[in-house]
Amino acid sequence: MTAPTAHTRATLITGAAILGGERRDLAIVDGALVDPTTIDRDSADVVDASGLIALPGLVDLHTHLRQPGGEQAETVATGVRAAAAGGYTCVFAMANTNPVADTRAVVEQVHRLGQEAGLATVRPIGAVTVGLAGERLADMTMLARSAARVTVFSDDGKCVADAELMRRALEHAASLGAVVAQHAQDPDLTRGAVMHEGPLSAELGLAGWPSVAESSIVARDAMLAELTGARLHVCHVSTAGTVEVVRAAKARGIAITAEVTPHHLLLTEQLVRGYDARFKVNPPLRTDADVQALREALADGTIDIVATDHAPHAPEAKQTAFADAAFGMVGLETALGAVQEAMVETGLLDWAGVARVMSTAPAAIGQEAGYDAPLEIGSPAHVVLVDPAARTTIDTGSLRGRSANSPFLGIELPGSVRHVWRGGRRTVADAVVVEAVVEAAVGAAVGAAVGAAPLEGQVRA
Ligand SMILES: NC(=O)N[C@@H](CC(=O)O)C(=O)O
Repeated sequence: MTAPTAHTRATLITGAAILGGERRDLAIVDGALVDPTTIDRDSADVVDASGLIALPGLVDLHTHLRQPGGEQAETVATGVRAAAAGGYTCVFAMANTNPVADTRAVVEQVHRLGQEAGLATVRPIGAVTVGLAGERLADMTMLARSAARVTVFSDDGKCVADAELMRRALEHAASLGAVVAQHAQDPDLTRGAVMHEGPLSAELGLAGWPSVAESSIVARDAMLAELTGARLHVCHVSTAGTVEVVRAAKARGIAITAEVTPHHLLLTEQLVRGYDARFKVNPPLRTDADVQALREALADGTIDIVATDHAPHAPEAKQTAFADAAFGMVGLETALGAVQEAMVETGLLDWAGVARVMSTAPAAIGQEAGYDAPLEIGSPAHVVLVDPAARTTIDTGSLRGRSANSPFLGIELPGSVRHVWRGGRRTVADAVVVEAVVEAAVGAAVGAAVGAAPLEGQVRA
């Protein structure tokens, strides 16, 4: 038995607009939010938050951390640094590592590396199929019961295309109380596809990716979720057609949730005109009409959450012909600014809505405890202070991860993450990541190589 330890020094945050609404103080003692009137101001660390908005710590249900096997692009340590800088206190790490997260050893390694890095909680996602090969189910029970406590299964990057296998995966997940997060892409409809299919793909001479390749899989999976009674989550919805399918499935009472990425809320296929591979992503950037439908769906709850699909790539994977380059964009540091631009400044969501789609709801889908009563007394102190009036031009210095394949380089986004606490521990102070391993030289070199481009395809309010 150890003797009870003394309370840690209290932190008092004064004058923040809580979730953008009323102004009141927040107090942190021993990792939890407490009643600020019980704090002795003279002995507390006081943070003046006037002009700032307090949000709960953000939760990303879809992050590629690349470790093991892709450490030249990102590691768990560099990825959680990017996460902290973006206001995230918890990230779910996708299973498409090398080796794949289909064994206890890999999910427990990723979980342990997250604990060591400390800047954000890392929750490993387990593979649905062995090696993401889409042939036989991974040992989902073992992954769920491991120390990593897997609650989300996904082959993201690959679709579980075989309907029978998807049915069994859903049944299995239901028995474990877990969710299957599907990368909805019919492989037969997208052979060789590198951008959205339409007049522009024809004009540019690039192989097109029809919208129906996504919506048809979501329709099938929704029916399978209804059959099995399982929970289905749809990764990175990118088309107006998929929004209609999700809306209809929800109206039928099917247990379906869906995510949208910040880049699909703000950017269109027009960016591909320059053949710059920074704008190559899976699913591809779509049309203006799709962007509008995605924004409306996020506002009305058809789409439940924003997830980054942070997909770091080393420069050589992107510095090649558009058709040959890797799919993916980094997104952890720019997600909140992109959502402010696409949703808040357009009047579609208020800050309480941002807290719901970027913290409370993703935590609920992934079963991460401690986010269900955001910023309320007694909750764990996961707190983000944002300056909504700031404007930041994104450059490689804005990116704290190892890779710089951001579509926003050279672009100004609103808002700035000023301070972050995770479980009461400061992870960002005055926009600087606390206790970060400094590898700025690596980030700068990568960014300079990737370069910046004007953003004609950005949808404005
Ligand atoms: N979203 C992406 O464009 N890329 C992802 C996986 C994927 O292809 O979905 C990646 O892991 O790089």
